[in-house]
Amino acid sequence: MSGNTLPRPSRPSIAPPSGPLPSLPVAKTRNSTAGPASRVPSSSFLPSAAASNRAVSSSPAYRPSPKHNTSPSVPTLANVSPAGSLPVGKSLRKTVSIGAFPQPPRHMARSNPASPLSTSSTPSGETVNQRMSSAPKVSLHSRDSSLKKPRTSNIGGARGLLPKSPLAPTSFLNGSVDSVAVDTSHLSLPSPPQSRNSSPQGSYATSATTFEDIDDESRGRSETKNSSSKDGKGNVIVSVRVRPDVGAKDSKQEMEWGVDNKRALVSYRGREGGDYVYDNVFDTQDNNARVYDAAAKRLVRRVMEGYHGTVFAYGMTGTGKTFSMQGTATNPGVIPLAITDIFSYIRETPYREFLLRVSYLEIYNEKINDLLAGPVMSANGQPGQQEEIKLREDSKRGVYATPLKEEIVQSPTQLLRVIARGDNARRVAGTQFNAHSSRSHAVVQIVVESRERAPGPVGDTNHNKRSAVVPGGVRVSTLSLIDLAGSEKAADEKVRRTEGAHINKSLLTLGTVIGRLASDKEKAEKNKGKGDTHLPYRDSKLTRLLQPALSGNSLVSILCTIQIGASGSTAAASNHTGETLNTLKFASRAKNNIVSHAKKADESMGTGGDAGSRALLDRYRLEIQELKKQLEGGKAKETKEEYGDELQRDREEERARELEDRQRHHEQILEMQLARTALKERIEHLNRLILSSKSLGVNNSPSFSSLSFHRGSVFSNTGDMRPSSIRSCASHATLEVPRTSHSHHSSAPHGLDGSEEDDSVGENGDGSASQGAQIHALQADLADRNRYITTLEKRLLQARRSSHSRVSMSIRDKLGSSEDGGLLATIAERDAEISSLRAQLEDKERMIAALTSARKKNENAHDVGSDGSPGSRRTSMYRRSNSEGSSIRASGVSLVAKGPTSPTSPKPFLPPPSNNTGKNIEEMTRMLDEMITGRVDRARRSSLMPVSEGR
Ligand SMILES: Nc1ncnc2c1ncn2[C@@H]1O[C@H](COP(=O)(O)OP(=O)(O)OP(=O)(O)O)[C@@H](O)[C@H]1O
Repeated sequence: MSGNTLPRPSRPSIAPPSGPLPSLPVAKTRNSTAGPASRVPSSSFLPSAAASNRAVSSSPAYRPSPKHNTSPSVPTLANVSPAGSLPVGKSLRKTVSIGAFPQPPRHMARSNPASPLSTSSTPSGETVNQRMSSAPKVSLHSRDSSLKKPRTSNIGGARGLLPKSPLAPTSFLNGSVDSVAVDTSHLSLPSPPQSRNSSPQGSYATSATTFEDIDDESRGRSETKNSSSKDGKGNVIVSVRVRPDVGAKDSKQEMEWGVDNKRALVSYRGREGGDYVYDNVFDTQDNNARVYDAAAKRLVRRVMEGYHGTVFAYGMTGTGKTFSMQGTATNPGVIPLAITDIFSYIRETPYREFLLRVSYLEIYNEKINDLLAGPVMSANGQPGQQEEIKLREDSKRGVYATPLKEEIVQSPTQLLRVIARGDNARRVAGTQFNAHSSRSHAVVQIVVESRERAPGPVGDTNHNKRSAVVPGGVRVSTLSLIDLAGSEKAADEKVRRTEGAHINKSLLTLGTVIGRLASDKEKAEKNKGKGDTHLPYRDSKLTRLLQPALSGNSLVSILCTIQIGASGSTAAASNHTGETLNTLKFASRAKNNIVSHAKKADESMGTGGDAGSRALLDRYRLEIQELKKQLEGGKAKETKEEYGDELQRDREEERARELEDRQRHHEQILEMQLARTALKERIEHLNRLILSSKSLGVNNSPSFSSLSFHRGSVFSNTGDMRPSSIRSCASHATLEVPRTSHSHHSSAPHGLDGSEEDDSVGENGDGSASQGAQIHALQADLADRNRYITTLEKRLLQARRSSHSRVSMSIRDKLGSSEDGGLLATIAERDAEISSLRAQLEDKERMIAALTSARKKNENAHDVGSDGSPGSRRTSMYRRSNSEGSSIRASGVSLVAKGPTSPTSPKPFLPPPSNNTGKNIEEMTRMLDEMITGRVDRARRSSLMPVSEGR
């Protein structure tokens, strides 16, 4: 079995012995197993987190009746919930809620409250002297038989157990100087006549020690030998507790011992005998509550007030160290009673706020283990190695272990549960002397942080205390509760021997350090200013950890446990006696040598002061302030952000609107482009139509048109007037047909002389028919173009309206109202143009009408002149035509006749040569075409203008 896998047998409930006690080794109900051992909480007062269920099932839960006043507010198994609810490894970052603390008895004074454990009762509810209930009957018998003094019992409680006599040793730490002494009995075993009052080494009697502010009266036993209270600085309590040993009642060894708890005296009448006086001596009938009240209660209170305090149990294996520190369900030990007291104190101190954190470590084989860290798993899921914990030292914290898990606790139950969890992890094994022996030194550290808060308004019970914290400093103090492993003789097993060697070595170092403290003091006196004398604190982890306490920074209470008498064999008896004497000597040295100058811890401000930066209350306060700032900042930011959001929303909406507008514009542009394309196509189509029309009779293309025109030119031969080209009705401009000079036909150089035209007309001999055809074609062309113009107008109007309505809407905001005027002006301009176009159209229609009537007249003249020369008819026609032409000109259309200038001359009567006529018509057509195209383009551009501007 390796040293690291010690068996941890279960530890069933240890009820106070009710029958004859067995001889040593005490038949503890704990089982020793070969595997890793753990203390089973069912036996301990401290409930195990992990095994609380087992505890409940294996032993009756401890449910104190209301009359059970030993520890009325101590949580029990019944009210300690399984630790499963507390996630391992997670610290609660909350301050202590005062309301959650157990209520102490009402009669307790705040400054020096009586212990809530001052009375005791059985679980059945009967209030009795707990000493009676826990002490073995045989002891009582022994006591009675030896002392023959009646025991006067103060049913009131443990305080009644304190001596009444002024000489009676009163624990000044308890402060119960007004205690009523009721029990004057003490165990006084006959001693040999030669026994001395002091040991050969001198007196081991200890003196009472005092805290700085303890009144003189409480230094009850300071008159005893080697009083260290003379210097007024001793803050060390040394107590000795005798474990009952039922099996040794009649042994010779027992007869050699005398235990006087009244005088706090242990006397030995054997070899090296003497009287050993301490601050407290607890006999076999004293229960844990009494031990706590006398040895630790006051210290715990002082810790709450700001002192550092250390309580440790020292003694041979199996003498009751764990029993005293942890206790049982029915007999809670120092640790649970201290926890109860801590929370009672907090509840009684409304003008301060507290924060508690707890750590739990063990020193096993000179290695420090964190008992709260839980099992460590390696990457492959196998149990891994805990990070090595080292001891460090700094000026503010002294010596401390790191990294060590600390848990913040808010209630006694929670604190007990944390400690129970640590207990389960502690190394325990069965030994020759103790079936459930602690194989390590266990250190519970409770760090108490406190800070003053402002008193609430008078009568205001609901005053919010949390908001009334005085901006003062935080005080940090530490309570260390240490259960040492017991010194022991060599064990049979190798592992036990190794453990024992480490245990003994560290205890030896402890003894050495304490032994040297006296000489250290003397040397220090002698060598003032010459530097410190060396103390071997570093020789063991235990002494290193205890260094602050041993060197005077802490209040100290040492509980030494002994067992007098031996169970059975003489060897065992002599062994026990030797060990017991060693323990007594250790206790005396500790009492004489340890000097405590413990002072109240300074209140730290922020990171300064005694507590330094480790004060969580400070850190939390700063954190709270920081969070509040952030909250307020967040609120302001939220407001800003809200405003910003609104702006952002507006901007986004605007952007969306713009995007929408753009899309709409884009659509409009597309529409317009489509419209344009459609218009272009239409124009092309119409142009094609026009070309087709030309080819049918207007143009003089060499093919059909020229032929037809030639045919048409026959009318010149018939003297018919040559019609001016009236091509296209889409022209907006004044139709002024320019005089064209023989552009197409070099074969017609005469221009207006019309010789060739005459020829051509003459050739065809069908000038009127040709003219009619031309006019007809022109009319058709004109009608076509009229339709086209109308369509264009409509389209343009439509496009302009839609463009105007859409674009003006979208760009109104952007361009401002001044643009409206521009648009309106543009629209008015377009309207004017359209009107002009209409007017021109009307002119053209009139021109066509004039041409038509001229043709008719011409035809009539031709008919009239059938008996005359056609030329005369032609002439008259021409003249009329000329006059018609004048009228047309007057009406705005400039039709310049290209015919003969002299009506008398035959030539003038001749119609213009057919070539010229075709040319003129063609030119006119082309001009009209150009004009129409130009107009259409202009109109189109102007209608599109606002869109492009809008873009
Ligand atoms: N005052 C006492 N009254 C009744 N029983 C006691 C008392 N002291 C010790 N015992 C019993 O003696 C046995 C040994 O006690 P305990 O385990 O506390 O010894 P220890 O000093 O812690 O030993 P170790 O150093 O080996 O751990 C336990 O069964 C315990 O219940």
